[in-house]
Amino acid sequence: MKPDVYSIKSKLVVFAVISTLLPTIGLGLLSFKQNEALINDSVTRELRVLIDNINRQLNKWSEENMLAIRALSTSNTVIEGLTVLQQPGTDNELTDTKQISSNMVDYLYSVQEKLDEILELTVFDHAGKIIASSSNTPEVHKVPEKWTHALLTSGVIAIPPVWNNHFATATVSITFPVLSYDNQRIGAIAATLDIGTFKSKLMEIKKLAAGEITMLDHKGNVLLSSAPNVDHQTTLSSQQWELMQMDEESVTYEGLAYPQAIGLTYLSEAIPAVILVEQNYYSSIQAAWIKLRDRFIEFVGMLVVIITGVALYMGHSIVTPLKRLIGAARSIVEGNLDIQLPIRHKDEVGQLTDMFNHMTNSLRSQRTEILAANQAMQQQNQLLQKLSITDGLTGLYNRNKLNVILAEQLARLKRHHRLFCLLMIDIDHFKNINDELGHIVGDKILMMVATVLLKSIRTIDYAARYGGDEFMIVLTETDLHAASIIAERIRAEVKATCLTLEAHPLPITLSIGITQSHQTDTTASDLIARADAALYEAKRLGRDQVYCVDDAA
Ligand SMILES: Nc1nc2c(ncn2[C@@H]2O[C@H](COP(=O)(O)OP(=O)(O)OP(=O)(O)O)[C@@H](O)[C@H]2O)c(=O)[nH]1
Repeated sequence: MKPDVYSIKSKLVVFAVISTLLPTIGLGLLSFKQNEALINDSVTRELRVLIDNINRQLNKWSEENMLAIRALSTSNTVIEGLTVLQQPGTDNELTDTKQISSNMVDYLYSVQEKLDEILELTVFDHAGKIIASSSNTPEVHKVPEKWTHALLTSGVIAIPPVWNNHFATATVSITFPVLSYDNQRIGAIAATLDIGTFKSKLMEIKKLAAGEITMLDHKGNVLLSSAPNVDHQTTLSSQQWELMQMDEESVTYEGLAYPQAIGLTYLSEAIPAVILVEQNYYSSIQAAWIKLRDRFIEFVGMLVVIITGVALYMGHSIVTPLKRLIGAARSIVEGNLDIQLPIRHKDEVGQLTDMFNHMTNSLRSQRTEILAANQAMQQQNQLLQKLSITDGLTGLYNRNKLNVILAEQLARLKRHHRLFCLLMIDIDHFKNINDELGHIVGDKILMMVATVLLKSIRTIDYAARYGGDEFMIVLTETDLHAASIIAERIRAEVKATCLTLEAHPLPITLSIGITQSHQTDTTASDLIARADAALYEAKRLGRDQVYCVDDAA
């Protein structure tokens, strides 16, 4: 029974948990789907912030360098040197030419030393011929044939960003025209800039928003990167190269800096390079997912705890009264009907408890009736039993019982050799008493004799009415001598207790025959026959006397 009761509780808990978990998990999955887009958007926004920062810094870096070179292009040393060198006739004055070039080289050196970003400065004449350079092996720059007005002020990128093996860094070359004092183009000045100097800026920007920044040329060669594992020798896979073309749209792919990255590319306007920003997919997208998942698990866990608590409480409120009912039913099975259960709620269990109490009350009253009937029946049975072995008039044992007693005594005699004596007693001339004084007087005499008999024997002896005016006495463990003494005492007692009628005493005498049990006796009849014979002898010898059959030997 017990497990069944507990199973109500567990079934309730299982039902509550399932009915909570299923819709919650369904809704959770739906919200995960919606959050996926939100998380991607959030990462893309962070990447865009990075790009904005880079763009700003790169523009600044570019503008500062442009300004420095433009200032150089308007310096007196450069303008005057180029003007002098291009005047007719000066070609022949070799010493002066060399001196001017030497001065210009010195000037270029001094400027280059002041500016970290500048790796090389070269001055060209209007025909593109190198006049002076800070490098012994200057790069040859392609100067545009016709300078537009915009180029005159902003310069031109003569060599786009590339990895420069000579300087072992990424470089970009910018050329500015040199104008004479009367605004004639007399040459150009080219500066090779070290893009590597921008790395410190990249590292600063990287601190603002998590992610790695890589600058690439148009062929996908790495120029500069904030990532320690990415350098100019890093080559792009075809997939990475394809993704690089997707301007301003974030994609998840096998990254440069991370095994799995979410990245965004941007074509810089300051210098013609591709800026690639990446975030670690696992630490950005996946971390957000894990955070979301942990919150979801926390929420579901809390929900399950609350629901389980409520289900347990509900189960408890059902199971507790049921257990009380089961306990009460068990007590009834064990016979205890003094049970009254309290009705705490008016719900179904309360109704059941009320009916149970009614049922117990009904059983209790039925049991009381049954017990009373049973007791009455027992008394009747005892009475019947007594009647079945008792003589109705005298209250002594009847003939049937006498037979049983004799059979038992014979059995004892056989087993334990316990001798006993049987006395057969008859009232003398009882017929005459009946005839003369009536049966009522006769009955009184029978009762008086019975009283004397009962008084005269021990508790271990038996007195019975054999029939009519005949009585029998069984004296257990008694020999003939003792029996004859007892018989004599009885005879004398009865005679002394004679009835007195109308002041005339009525003498009552008894004749008593005695016999002792023999080892050879097998039935009560054997004994009775001998006692009867002894009684006959007492009668024959004149009545009012005791006669013993002494044939034991
Ligand atoms: N009042 C009364 N008489 C009974 C009862 N049972 C038997 N009797 C009478 O008892 C008498 C027995 O007489 P018997 O034993 O035959 O003869 P008796 O007169 O006693 O003569 P002896 O035995 O030879 O001395 C009969 O008259 C019966 O009717 C009884 O219950 N009440």
